[in-house]
Amino acid sequence: MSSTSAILPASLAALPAGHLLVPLAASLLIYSVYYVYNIGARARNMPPGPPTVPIIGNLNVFPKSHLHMKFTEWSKIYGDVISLKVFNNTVIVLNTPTAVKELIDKRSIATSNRPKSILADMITPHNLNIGTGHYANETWKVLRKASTQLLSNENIRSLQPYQHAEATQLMWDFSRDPENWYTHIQRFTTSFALGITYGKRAPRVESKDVKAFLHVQPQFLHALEFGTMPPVDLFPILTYVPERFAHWKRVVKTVKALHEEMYEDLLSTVERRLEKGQAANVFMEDAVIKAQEWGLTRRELLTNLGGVLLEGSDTSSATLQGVVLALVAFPEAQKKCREEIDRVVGSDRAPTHDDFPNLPYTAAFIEEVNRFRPVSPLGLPHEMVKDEIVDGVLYPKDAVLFINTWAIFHDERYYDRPHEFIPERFLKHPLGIKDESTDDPARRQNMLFGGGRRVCPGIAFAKTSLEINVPNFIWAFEFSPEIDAATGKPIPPNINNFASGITATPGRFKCTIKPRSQNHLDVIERQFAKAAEFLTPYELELSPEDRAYNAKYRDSY
Ligand code: HEM
Repeated sequence: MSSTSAILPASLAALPAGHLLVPLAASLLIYSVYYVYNIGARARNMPPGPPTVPIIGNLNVFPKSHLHMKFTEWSKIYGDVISLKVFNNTVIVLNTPTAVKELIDKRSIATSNRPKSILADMITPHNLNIGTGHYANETWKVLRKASTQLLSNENIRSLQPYQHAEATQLMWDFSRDPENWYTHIQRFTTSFALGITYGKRAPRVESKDVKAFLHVQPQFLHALEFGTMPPVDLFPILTYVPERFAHWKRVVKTVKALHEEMYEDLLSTVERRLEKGQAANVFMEDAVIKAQEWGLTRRELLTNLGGVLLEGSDTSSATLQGVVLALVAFPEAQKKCREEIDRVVGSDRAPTHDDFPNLPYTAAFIEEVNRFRPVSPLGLPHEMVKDEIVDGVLYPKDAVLFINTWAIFHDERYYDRPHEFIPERFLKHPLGIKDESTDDPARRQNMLFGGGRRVCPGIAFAKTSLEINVPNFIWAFEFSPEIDAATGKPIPPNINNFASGITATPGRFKCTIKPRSQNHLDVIERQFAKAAEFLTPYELELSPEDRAYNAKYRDSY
């Protein structure tokens, strides 16, 4: 007997072999066609979405940029939660607070992973980037715990004198060199993050570390942006293409090298400082000293811990750039903030963080900036680690989940004229929703910062930065559109010019930033001279150029 007939029933085994092959081949063919036909198909009990095409699913309609906008459009057609297929991969978009609560907050054990990203892993391997790292991985846990500690409310409160001092320099930078306002904001957020993390602040945009960060970070984000690189996660076979034929591999290699060099250099500075017994009492010094206790047993854990905190500060600068855009685009709102600030603060001193509770309109203005143009319109993607059924709907294992903050903040059902800039909505209701509406009961503060176990650890950092800087900006300066030299007319800024990608950064634009009076300027200069007291502890390793700059502009006052 042949080996095949040994495993077949006797009636079938009695047939000649050819008779068996025909039905077998036919079933195989039918199964293969069925299997291939079902690649890209949405299971019946999954959230609805645009119709799929066999094999490619929704790839033919998948947006190439500004994904949040297309997802929002689809949510109006298909419902609060939508799903998309790309081959056998599933993308699920959560477009309401209730959907976020059900999946991200309540089922956080199932939804706290990040999707695997081959490119991110090539740049920061071994789960060393907290933002892209896999959930419950030991490395991620160590990094998350350490960064949560640094960024705790208490810690950020204790760092406020330094944050104020950096914010004072930002006002001074605006007054001296208003054309480069966009870059001065980047200096501010990067310098503050460098200061608290490494004790290595940067007085100038040209300071080595700011320059290095502003060189590396955009390349890093660009490499991770959807559509800018070949889709290696969809087709991992692409990773086998030799480097000489794969330009993207060379780009990734360069970004990785720059990344490592920059963070290694920063860490070495801290180590040298400790060896010399010159501690500046900053976070990475603690991390080096307590490396064993904190579980930072490998050097690359220490290197990447600092990196993560710096990378987070990028969103803070995008938000402040968005504030300037809103001030220029909405002069009425600017005027109302100013009247309030002048009433509370007067003109003989600049606002402090203690004034903020007395500035409700300015607080509403900040809330509206965050609602109108959220800096992270899709947050960071989550990934399902197991199947979940919610109200009979399947959220399958391995599906990628997006929190569509843009859709949540522009939902006509809950917001009055959501596409208009109306800070007053936050005076009428703390969450800015319509008076008469029955709100989504799951709406909460801080929807902008994600949820579940991956919620942004930098909330206090980000909020304090806005609460200090926005009153400062408005107290000190008049923000207005650039004037067209030919017509003499103002050129309104484009309120839709935001980068597509993980962070919706406003594009650079020109505007006029004018100190309100000589009195305001004098206050800024005096305050900047006094700020030296809080800035110098973070200036142990300044370059000769940076020292000369401080001596000329700050310390000689
Ligand atoms: C306006 C400013 C900011 C916004 C809107 C923002 C928003 C977000 C969002 C939406 C996430 C993903 C949350 C999720 O997966 O559900 C996130 C993650 C993260 N943010 Fe922020 N963020 C801001 C500022 C900051 C700052 C200043 C830092 C640090 C200095 C920071 C550090 C991080 C880190 C480390 C993660 C990754 C957490 C993880 O995956 O476990 N963020 N942020």
